[in-house]
Amino acid sequence: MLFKVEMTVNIPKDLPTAEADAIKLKEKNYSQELQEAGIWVHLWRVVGQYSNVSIFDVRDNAHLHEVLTGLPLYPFMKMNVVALCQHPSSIK
Ligand SMILES: O=C(O)CC1=CCC(=O)O1
Repeated sequence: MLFKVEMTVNIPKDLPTAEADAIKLKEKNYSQELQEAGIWVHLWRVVGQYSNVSIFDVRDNAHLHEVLTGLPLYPFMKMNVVALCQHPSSIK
């Protein structure tokens, strides 16, 4: 199942920089493992914002929930999730 997820990150200003950097590194490693596994299919930066638009290919809603709540930056994110299906005019 495919989902579009927009994630907006808001790290509190009083979080020490070293702590924030450590969480961002964990986030990078976590996302790259999921990309290598073919679960995190697209990851795009939204220009001018600390946001991304991502496409996930997961088994079901529960799997997406597990993936998203496992994000190290999850406590600092707002998310918007949209379920996708095949467009009738798509040639793929
Ligand atoms: O920077 C972001 O948009 C949050 C994020 C998702 C995967 C990653 O490495 O950072």
